[in-house]
Amino acid sequence: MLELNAVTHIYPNGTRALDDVTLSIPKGMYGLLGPNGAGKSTLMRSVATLQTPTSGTIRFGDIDIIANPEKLRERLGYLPQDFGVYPRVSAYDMLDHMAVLKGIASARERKETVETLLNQVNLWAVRKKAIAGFSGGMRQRFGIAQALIGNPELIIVDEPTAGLDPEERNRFLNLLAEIGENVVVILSTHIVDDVADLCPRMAVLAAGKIQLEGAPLDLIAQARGNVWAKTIDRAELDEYRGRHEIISTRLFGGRTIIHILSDSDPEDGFTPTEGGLEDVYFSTLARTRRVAPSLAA
Ligand SMILES: Nc1ncnc2c1ncn2[C@@H]1O[C@H](COP(=O)(O)OP(=O)(O)OP(=O)(O)O)[C@@H](O)[C@H]1O
Repeated sequence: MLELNAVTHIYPNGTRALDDVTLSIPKGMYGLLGPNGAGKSTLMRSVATLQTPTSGTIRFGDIDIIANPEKLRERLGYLPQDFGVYPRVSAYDMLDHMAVLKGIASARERKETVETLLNQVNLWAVRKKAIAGFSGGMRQRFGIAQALIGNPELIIVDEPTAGLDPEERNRFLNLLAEIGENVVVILSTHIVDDVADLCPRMAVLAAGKIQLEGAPLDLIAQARGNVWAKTIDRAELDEYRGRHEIISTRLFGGRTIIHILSDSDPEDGFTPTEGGLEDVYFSTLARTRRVAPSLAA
């Protein structure tokens, strides 16, 4: 269990990127969903001990990770948002090198680790190729392989599917799903479907605060009865925006389907609809925007 208590982070320029974040994250896949600038990377870097929050505590099991960051690092696997360097060395050699850095001194043990991981992420066939020549999806799979070195108990992946084509995204999400239920995996993303497909629990972070927390299915059930849909022409969109708070728009067969949130029948030709996680997410953001218009873009 990872526990954050009243975590606040204020950057030197005064930006309050995290504002009193309290969260308990159990074993299994956990989705942290939020728009750009919400504070997700700040939260991920704080948990990964790359920066120290201005105030608050973070514990992983019995480790106080702010007091003892090195203890957490032994158990952590981290795939940052921008993995950065894509060297001209082969995937095999790079993984071997990273295994050395992670403290696997025995050559035999390293060989076994590297070979297992390259197979697991389906990069065995290209193990001798330079990472610099890999596609985006291959780089992300390499990123997961390096994060899994040393059997971490806490795995953080920050916006891993951004920029991947649908096939690569699928492959990557399947890989994450296989990692297991006995570790804590935090998936930070702005893509609702990533969370809907994978995570039994989730939180929405916006404007530095946790706006919503729970199981996606429960959150969807809570919105039931409040989501209304109507198919309109694109040209009518502005008119509808003036009358209703639209939480999502979707194109279907050249027309536009709009969803709005309302406790009772909005009486404008809308029909009740089964809301999805996207409706839950966008209505949460709409609420946040009303309170902090500049922050929840
Ligand atoms: N080093 C920094 N100095 C000042 N402000 C920062 C710094 N890093 C991030 N911020 C600001 O803190 C807020 C949260 O940023 P953060 O990168 O954590 O958000 P995010 O949810 O990960 O978004 P993105 O997906 O765009 O990275 C933003 O307003 C950002 O501009």
